[in-house]
Amino acid sequence: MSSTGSILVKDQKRGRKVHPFERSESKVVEFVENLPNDEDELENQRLGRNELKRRANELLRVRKTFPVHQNKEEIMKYIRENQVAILIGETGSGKSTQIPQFVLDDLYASGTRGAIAVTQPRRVAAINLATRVAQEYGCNVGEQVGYSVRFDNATSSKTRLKYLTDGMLLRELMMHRDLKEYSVVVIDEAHERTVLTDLILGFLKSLIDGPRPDLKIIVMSATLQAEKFSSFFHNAPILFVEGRKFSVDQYYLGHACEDVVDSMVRCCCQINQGEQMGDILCFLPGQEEIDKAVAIMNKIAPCIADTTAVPLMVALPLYAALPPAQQALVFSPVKGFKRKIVFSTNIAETSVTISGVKFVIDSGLRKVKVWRHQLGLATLLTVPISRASAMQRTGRAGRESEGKCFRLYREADYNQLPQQTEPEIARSDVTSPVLMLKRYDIDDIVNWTWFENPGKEALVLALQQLYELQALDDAGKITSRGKQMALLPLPPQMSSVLIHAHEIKCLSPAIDIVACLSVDNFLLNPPPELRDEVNERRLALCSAGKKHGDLIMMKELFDFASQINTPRERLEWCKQLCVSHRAYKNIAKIKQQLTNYCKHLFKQEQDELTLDTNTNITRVIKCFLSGFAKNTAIRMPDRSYRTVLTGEPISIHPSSLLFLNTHCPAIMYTEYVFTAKGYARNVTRLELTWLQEIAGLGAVAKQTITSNE
Ligand SMILES: Nc1ncnc2c1ncn2[C@@H]1O[C@H](COP(=O)(O)OP(=O)(O)OP(=O)(O)O)[C@@H](O)[C@H]1O
Repeated sequence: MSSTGSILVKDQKRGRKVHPFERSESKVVEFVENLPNDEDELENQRLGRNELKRRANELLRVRKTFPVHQNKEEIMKYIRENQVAILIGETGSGKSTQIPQFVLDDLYASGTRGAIAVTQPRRVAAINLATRVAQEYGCNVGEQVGYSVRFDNATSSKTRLKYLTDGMLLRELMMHRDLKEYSVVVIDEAHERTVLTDLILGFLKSLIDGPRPDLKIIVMSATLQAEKFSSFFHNAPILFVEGRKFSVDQYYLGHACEDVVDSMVRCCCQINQGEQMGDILCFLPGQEEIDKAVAIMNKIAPCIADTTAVPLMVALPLYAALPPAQQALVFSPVKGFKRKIVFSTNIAETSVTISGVKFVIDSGLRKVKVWRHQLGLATLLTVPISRASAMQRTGRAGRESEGKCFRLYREADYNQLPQQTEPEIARSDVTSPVLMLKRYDIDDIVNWTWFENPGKEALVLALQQLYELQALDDAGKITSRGKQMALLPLPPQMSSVLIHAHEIKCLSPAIDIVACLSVDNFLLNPPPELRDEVNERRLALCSAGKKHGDLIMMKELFDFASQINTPRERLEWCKQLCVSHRAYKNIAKIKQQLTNYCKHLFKQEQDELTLDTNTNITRVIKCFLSGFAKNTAIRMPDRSYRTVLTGEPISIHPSSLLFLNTHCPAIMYTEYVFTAKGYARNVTRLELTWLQEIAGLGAVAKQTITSNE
């Protein structure tokens, strides 16, 4: 083990340095022995409890060596003495796993009521951290330590330390506005500056300045924005925890990289043949590159492996659109003479520890969604990462031992990278955040306590969109419809679809389609040689989808899959149609959750409308049109499509069932992607008259529609 940099705790504001001190062994053991005593639980799970404790004691030996652990008393003194503490620590210092446990320990010791919320920007991190911390704490996930992410909740009445995505904390804020359940809120990875993290910061400030002067806030961040956080929270003190346990050597390319997937795979092979055992974590920009890399790796790995000298490489993908069960696979060790290669987007960049990873390969790229306010469309772009991101990625190696990071760019390129990633709010659609503020009865949106104001233009367009969705009234106040929208765990457009569906009694099929759209990969892209065959099979099966488009086809496929009795037959059926079986199961779960939300919201059982007549199908499509009126385009005499709002050219994406259909007078799409040109995805055929019925469309758009009739 080597130590890179001294382990010091420094109070920058007061210019004081505090040397670390050792914790005594007995105290540390006492901490674990001090588990809250729940008699019933102990009775029910006595054996399990012993095993949990044994494992926790084992992990304690490792934990004791983390920089933050060695400075526990000093850190806790800061936290006790200040209502808001800004904690800056290097990657791997133990912030995310240890500090919440220290605080929990403190709550028990002082008899303070209330729970601790620890927010994470991503669900993978929230689940991974809760699982690890539960092990360290000596309980099962969902007992004292749990997590809550969209569509998955592992908490109980016993839970006092809850890892949750920032989206979930915001939902809790919408329902229990003072966050009374919590006595401490920890904002982890605040430097990531997601829209939702920024929003939470704003809400927390208004809470401590208003109804919750007792609420404690800890802002944790890995990099340098300490001053900004501090000044936002009335010059809160900053605490620096320096030092990490293991060093990570960095290597650069001597030349610019031409094909990032190819270079990544080559680099994996070199490590596999030349370096000691240890898994590899590779950062690629997006799903497309990852799927490609996994496919190549699966082909070549068995050819390179040699039972005595070269381990077999086992490639695993990790990106947000994967179903949770498949994401979880990357955290399981591979057995035998094998090396795990995880190809990931930046979802593994912060907070996540993949046990066994010794090497990181970084493409230096990421995908970002850039929202074009005027068009109301998002464009997905591949851009270079920031230096802060590069450090985070590097930090994923060297968590359990020394590591190496191979950067697929030149050192000169690294020096050109921006210091920090720009805050997401500067380039995002803020419709959802504005709805939350309105739900919170905030009238003056522009002058709210924004951590970073998204700008007047973005705010006005969001207000306009909400008005068109009837979430706001003429005075800009939230309507009862808007309140319902804010309670559904969906973007406002999707919520609007479900509310409309409830009103015109076609909630059941609408929920199914919304659930299908909530997972990204229900329909897999067939390999080129099978594309025509698979498309024909899908068209033959989905007679309504053939006519009406992708949303209706998804519903048909989902229904077919649901009618198959045995999982084995269903799996085979999914293969034939290039449908993801895992996604299917995920959809079924989301459907159940949405059904429960709707039951609660509308206080009635749902209808069982089936899509067996054209009238019923039209009804469902019109529901979607109520949410996606802006995402429509009409066919021009030359058969191209132009968006109704701005007249921009747009094409039907080749993955759509309507790609070859030239008879659609108009289309609606739920997704827009821009590669060489603008593409509509998840496309539905519309009649022009349906567009004219929409109240929200402006006069210009209506004129365009009329002149095309
Ligand atoms: N799931 C896990 N499996 C194995 N070890 C883990 C796991 N989670 C955490 N650890 C260990 O705990 C250490 C500290 O992790 P923690 O997430 O608390 O660090 P951190 O300071 O928050 O770093 P970062 O900000 O980079 O996530 C890791 O370096 C690793 O040694």
